[in-house]
Amino acid sequence: PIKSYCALDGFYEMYDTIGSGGFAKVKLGVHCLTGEKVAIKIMDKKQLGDDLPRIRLEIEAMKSLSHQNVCKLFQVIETDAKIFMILEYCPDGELFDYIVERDRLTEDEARHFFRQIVAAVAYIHHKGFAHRDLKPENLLLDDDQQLKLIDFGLCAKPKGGMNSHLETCCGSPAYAAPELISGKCYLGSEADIWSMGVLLYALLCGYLPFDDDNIAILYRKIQSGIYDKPEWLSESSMEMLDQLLQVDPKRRITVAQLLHHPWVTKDCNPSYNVQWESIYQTKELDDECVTEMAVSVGKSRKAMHAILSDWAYDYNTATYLLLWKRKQLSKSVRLM
Ligand SMILES: CN(C)C[C@H]1CC[C@H](N2C(=O)N(C)Cc3cnc4ccc(-c5cc(Cl)c(O)c(Cl)c5)nc4c32)CC1
Repeated sequence: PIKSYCALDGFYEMYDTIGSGGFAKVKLGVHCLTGEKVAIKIMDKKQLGDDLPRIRLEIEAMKSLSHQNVCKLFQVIETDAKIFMILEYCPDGELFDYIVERDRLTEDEARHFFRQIVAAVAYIHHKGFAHRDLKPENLLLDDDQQLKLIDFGLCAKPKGGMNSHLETCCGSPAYAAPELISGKCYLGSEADIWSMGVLLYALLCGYLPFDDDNIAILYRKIQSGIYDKPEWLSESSMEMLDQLLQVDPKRRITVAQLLHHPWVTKDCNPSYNVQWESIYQTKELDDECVTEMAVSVGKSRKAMHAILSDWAYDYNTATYLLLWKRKQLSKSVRLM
């Protein structure tokens, strides 16, 4: 391990940088008590400047999100100069690179990933958040082809709920919905659905449906809603894309309809509903994990249960969540 920051000493071992995004550096880390790998997002408060509120927003959003297709936040450490976010490690990197390496995916493989994207988006919408920056760079792969949605720095939790309008034009232009780039008020949920259409097109084709170096021409192409349909697309794929890439947001398919859309649920047993429900019942704590932690620090189970019920996103929260993750993977629920 390299010399880590004193704020992490004894809690995490720090290894090399695995990526950087804008004003953040992401390093590989190991949680000492469980030996589990984590991703440590490191930000310098001075460098953040007026982006600091965006990070606060990302942290608060991620604290309330626990889903198998959303990157899990385990702990937040703040010093005078730095903010550290301890995050779920995704060894196989960005979906973007996965597509580039293969040129494009088969319909079945695209469906395998798209199903998980629908699950993640349905879940965050259910929790009252719109992501507003859905793209392959913000979908990471863990070691068994499970997608994890990241980067909630642009997400919005509209005051009046998911049916109230947003104004700010944000996200990546090529994935932006027509109503968003024409400066109208828009619904975050509807804009996310459009971005999912652009994402699905990228999975199936390996390039973008609307693209141009000149931003004004790009916007005109998006607002026209006309895109190329290469010959390898099946009828059902083209129909799915058309329902997602509807210029009129009121005619666009909703996430609720997506959950049981035949293209999405193809080859699944009839009872299959896209698993948008979270497998994390973060309400009741897992007894075995609580006990293991209590024993390791010589506290009573009751005392440890009370501590963990605060969800302080401190080292205890991280240890519990990582133990629980090990248990899900039927690995030993033991601390170092
Ligand atoms: C281009 N982006 C805007 C940033 C890029 C930073 C590195 C990251 N990464 C990589 O690039 N690997 C190659 C490995 C890797 C492994 N696990 C990760 C786990 C979490 C995250 C992560 C990063 C950021 Cl900036 C977040 O806000 C959140 Cl919520 C999560 N990044 C990871 C990550 C991928 C994204």
